[in-house]
Amino acid sequence: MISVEEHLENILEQVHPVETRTVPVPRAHGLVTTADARSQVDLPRFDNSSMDGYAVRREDLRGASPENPVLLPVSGDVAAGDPLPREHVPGQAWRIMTGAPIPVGADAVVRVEDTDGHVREAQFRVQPEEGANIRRAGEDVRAGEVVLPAGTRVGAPQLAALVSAGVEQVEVVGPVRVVVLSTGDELVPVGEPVGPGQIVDSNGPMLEALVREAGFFPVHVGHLPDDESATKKEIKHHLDHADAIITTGGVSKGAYDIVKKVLSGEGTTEFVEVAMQPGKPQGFGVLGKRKVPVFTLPGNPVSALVSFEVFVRPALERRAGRRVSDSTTTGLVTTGWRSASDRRTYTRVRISRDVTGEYAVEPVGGAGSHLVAGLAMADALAVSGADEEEVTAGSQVELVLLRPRREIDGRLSAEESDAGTTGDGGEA
Ligand SMILES: Nc1nc2c(c(=O)[nH]1)N[C@H]1C(S)=C(S)[C@@H](COP(=O)(O)OP(=O)(O)OC[C@H]3O[C@@H](n4cnc5c(N)ncnc54)[C@H](O)[C@@H]3O)O[C@H]1N2
Ligand code: MOO
Repeated sequence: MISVEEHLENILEQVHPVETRTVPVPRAHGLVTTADARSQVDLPRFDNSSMDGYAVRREDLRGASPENPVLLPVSGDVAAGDPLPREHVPGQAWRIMTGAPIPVGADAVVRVEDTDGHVREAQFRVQPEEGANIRRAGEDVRAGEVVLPAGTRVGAPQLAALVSAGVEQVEVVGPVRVVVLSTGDELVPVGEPVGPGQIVDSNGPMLEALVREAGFFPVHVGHLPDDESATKKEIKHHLDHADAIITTGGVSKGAYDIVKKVLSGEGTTEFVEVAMQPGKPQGFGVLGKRKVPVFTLPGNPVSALVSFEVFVRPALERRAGRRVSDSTTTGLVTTGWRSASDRRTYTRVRISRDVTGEYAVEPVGGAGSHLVAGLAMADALAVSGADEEEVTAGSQVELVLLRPRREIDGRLSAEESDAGTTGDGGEA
């Protein structure tokens, strides 16, 4: 058996980012840039007002105060979107809206709250500072400056910055297109009748969801019978277009473990036993001209999920040009469990809060790697070392979260407030 680290290292050494391409900015969402993007314009594009009010010349309002307001005639209105800047007339004011261009010659904006708000002649109760309530052209970014450095993953704020800066196309690491193939004669696709001895293919939809949630692109989710030539043909076909292939099933010691048979000796493929529970039988290699990473995961649903988290997710992150993160969190064990000696164990746990507000965990859903219904109860996988035979109550464990933290925290807060309500009313 090899360690989890050895297998992961072997995978990551062979996985490289997919080719770069230039795409229209909206299509870059979720992808990592490979070149600095420079602003095409000054941002803001022109001096404009940050408040609804009046554009004035500061010196025209010398001495203005609530006790001694100054009256100025209003030249007219300037709205956001007005194409041409107006000319400021000395001794007058323009009524101006947020985002509207500052009239040439005006040097401050007085908020409408500091005036009587009239449209022909307005009373001003303050003398503004020079430049008050004016957003200056280029104060955000100047034309030609880098608005987004190479190596940034494009999320919602970055999209807003790029489109505002007049950037139309960006160079990115391409989308990572993933093919998911379930194998096994016993499997029936979702929605079809399930005969005797058959089961529904749950790994397909599960892995498709994992791939999508992680920001990669499932391009084909299919099923293969236990047939050598069909399996060979299908994998060969996907090597032409996929950026990664994930198979499940057919990799242990069974007489019909076809994946192992078909891929042994292909590319760099190796089948190994990894010192982990679940997920012991693993295969990986890069295949074909395009050196496509192929992950052959064990078929048991929990084994497939754990294998995705431990090996596939970091490899796909590298493929997408992202930094590989091993960010985990910890929890306090409230109910202990036995763990596999000699193998790193990933135990499904449910999270609650201990009195200090930290995460507290207890095992949930059973330990067998076939327990797919119980898997749905788990918030996280608790990781215990190969040298630990028992995880004791009161100890801290490392957690791999299976749901976004906000979702877990939201549930915990709701449970706490429900408990509070029940507690108050309970004895009444
Ligand atoms: N003699 C041995 N037998 C087994 C060993 C071993 O070391 N010696 N290892 C066991 C372990 S651990 C695992 S994990 C499994 C892995 O087996 P395979 O990857 O070959 O997977 P299959 O045999 O095809 O399936 C295992 C199990 O999972 C169910 N399955 C498969 N695919 C799906 C799917 N897409 N959706 C839902 N369920 C699926 C399948 O019906 C089997 O019950 O091998 C052990 N055996
Ligand atoms: O190692 Mo297997 O993946 O336990 O069920």
